Amino acid sequence: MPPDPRVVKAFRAVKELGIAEDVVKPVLKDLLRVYERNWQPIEEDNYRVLADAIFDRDDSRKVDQIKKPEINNDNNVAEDVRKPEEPRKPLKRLRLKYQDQAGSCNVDLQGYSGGSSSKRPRNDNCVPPGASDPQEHPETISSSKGKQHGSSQSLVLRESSYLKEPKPEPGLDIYPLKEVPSGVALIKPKDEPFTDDLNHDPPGPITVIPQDSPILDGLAEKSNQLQIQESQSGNGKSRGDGILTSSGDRSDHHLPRVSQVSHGSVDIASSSIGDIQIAIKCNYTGRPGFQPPDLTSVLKLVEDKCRRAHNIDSSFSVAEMMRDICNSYVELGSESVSQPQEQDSPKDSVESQEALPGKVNGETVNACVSTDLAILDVVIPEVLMDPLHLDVPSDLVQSDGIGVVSCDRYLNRQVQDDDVPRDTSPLKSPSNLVHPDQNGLINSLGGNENMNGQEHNDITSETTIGEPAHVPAGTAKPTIDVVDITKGEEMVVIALVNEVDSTLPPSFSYIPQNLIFQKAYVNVSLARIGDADCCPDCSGDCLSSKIPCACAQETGGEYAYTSEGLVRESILEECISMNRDPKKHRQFYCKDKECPIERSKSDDMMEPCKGHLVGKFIKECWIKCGCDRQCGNRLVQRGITRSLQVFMTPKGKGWGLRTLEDIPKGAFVCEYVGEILTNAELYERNMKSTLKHACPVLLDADWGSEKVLKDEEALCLDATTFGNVARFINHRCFDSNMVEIPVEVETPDRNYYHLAFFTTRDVAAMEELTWDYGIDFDDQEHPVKAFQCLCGSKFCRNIKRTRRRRIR
Ligand SMILES: C[S@@+](CC[C@H](N)C(=O)[O-])C[C@H]1O[C@@H](n2cnc3c(N)ncnc32)[C@H](O)[C@@H]1O
Repeated sequence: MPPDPRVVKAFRAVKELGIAEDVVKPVLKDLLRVYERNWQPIEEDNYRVLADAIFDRDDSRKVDQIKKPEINNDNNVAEDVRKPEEPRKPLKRLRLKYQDQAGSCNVDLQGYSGGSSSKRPRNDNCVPPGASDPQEHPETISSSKGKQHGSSQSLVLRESSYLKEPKPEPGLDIYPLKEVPSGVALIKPKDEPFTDDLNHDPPGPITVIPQDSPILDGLAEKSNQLQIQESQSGNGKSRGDGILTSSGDRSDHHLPRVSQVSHGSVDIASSSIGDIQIAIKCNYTGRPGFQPPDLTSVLKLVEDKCRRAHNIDSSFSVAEMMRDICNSYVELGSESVSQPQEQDSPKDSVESQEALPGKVNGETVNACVSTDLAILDVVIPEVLMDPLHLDVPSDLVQSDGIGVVSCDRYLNRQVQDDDVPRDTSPLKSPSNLVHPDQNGLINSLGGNENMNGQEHNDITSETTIGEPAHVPAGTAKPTIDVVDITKGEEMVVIALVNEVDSTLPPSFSYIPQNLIFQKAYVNVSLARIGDADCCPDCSGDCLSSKIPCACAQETGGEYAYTSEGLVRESILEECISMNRDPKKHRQFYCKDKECPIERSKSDDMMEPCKGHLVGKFIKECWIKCGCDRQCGNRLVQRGITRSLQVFMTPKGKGWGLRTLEDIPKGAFVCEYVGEILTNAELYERNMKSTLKHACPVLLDADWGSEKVLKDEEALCLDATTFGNVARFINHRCFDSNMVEIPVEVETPDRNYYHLAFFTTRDVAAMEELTWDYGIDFDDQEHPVKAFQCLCGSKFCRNIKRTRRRRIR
């Protein structure tokens, strides 16, 4: 008899995954039995069910192998441990549908081995005469605030440019974002080969993929799943304690899937016996300090965030929500039982359930529903993954997690005063959704806005917007609400709301860590970090050791952070003082014609350098250190943990960032993330574009210590096109509630560092977060035209200037 073509096809499909026929055969047989010879569920999704079942069998085999020594009591135990049965090569899981895109990412590192040297010939043509016209130039913020020196300013006003997307050239160091897996490194160092001598996690805030990295070997397949299952285990006891159990138990609970839906990072599947699996894909790529937290805390955090972000009633609980899913499942399932079943449907019939050992009937399912949510199972990740992110319902969510809040059931619509954000009613029409474009940019419908609040487009008159229930009749304001502008790139969800006008969100690509653009040279290599610069002999949490480790040398032999995760008072005060009274602090003066800031104003009529503050650095432990990921001296590299929100400010400053929780003084809020460019590149970019680059930040905090940097070496950050939430932080003169501190993480070369924002005082929930850009509004030669300051501070430098002018 010729072989059944369906069997042949099934064999062929899984063979591509390297699975041998003899492995497939018994599993396929089992499946056909379970599905009563119905091929459809087996063939669906490119034989996903089949592959899953094979993997599960493989998993349980491995568990058995691991358990073997425990049950073997004879004298050969030691021998058995030493020589375990050669385990079958772990099988790769099939990609989920939504992983295909990432998985197809074609990253070719071959072209990246060449390198540009840190020494590049100076291109004097890059700052042509005429570039000094302050009217046309955006300000450049000096991260070490050289601004307030004398009557001078550190702002560079230049004609701005806006490259929609950096154009890769041969040998360039940047990948278009859409081709790059989230949070994974874009850059290969140019001069030195990557030396992952410790085979640690991918480096932090700037990441590097070595050519032979397993990350490139089927990224999507290696995505890890954190699975939360509704319990129906024999003892009926739930595991509300959030204890993570090993993946070894998993196979007991895995059953062929009957139906499956995917909502972005959430994958829900049901089995033929009424088991529901909810898999939440947590991508924490690029978080070197990541350690799986306990799930009780995760659920609590989610609840807190949902309550705050969406004004959800305090009784909201994730467990309840899960139970609701389960109840609804049973409810719908029960309804369908009373209706005629489709002939070929693989739905659970009571008969088939009873026929299988361990299956439950309708009654048992109900009993299962009434048990508490149990967290049964977490698959320990292989590759670093990102934040736990519960998406909103699929009909209101875009493929990359941007959508409109629609958890009305949980909304507590209360009247609130003007300063407090209102609840976020859903937009009525799906056409009102804010659509991310194919590049992952958050593009508003027909609208576009840059960081400076320019080119805001209004929602068309056809747009119907739900009126928030709490707004008294006649005073309704439009509400625009993007669920998570980070698109799951951060550990926290950061919503964007506009309750002021109909301005749509700006167009930019969210990145959680800096990207290196073209020629900017950042030499990230573990080999460069010597033992003297790190603490290889440490273990656990450096902060708990009596003798401060080498990483604390930078801050005078004292750790920069306290055990509460705050910047030490003395360091904070010094940084605040440097900001507020720079004259009291050490400054570095570039030689004539060598100050990149002055040179970028004009090549001909160059002013003497106005000075650069010599920054106070914090040095964090890193992957070459012996301490663990949760070490207290690794704060900035762990990313944003605070509950934040982007909002439209009511008084003309455009979008701003505020906190949704009380934040104590000295707490890390976020890093200023953007593209790392050389000054020359920024200049070129500005020349080419008609749009304005808002506040590129010059990384000049260490200019004093070494040689003077040329334009082609001096680095800056531009968050206009690629950036994180910090691009929304508005300026406040003098008494801003955040201060920026340079933080060294992965490179000892302080030409590049992380610019981290810490609170200067206790900040209450709902306060806008601000920092002092260092703008000298009083500079008469190059008056800042970027904006008329509306900071409202009694120390506002812009107000003074206006008054003086009026007097004259
Ligand atoms: C880094 S962006 C901040 C986010 C910006 N508000 C937006 O809507 O995208 C800097 C720009 O915000 C505006 N801005 C920031 N601080 C301001 C202030 N104190 N007063 C007026 N405008 C301000 C200016 O247009 C400035 O160029």
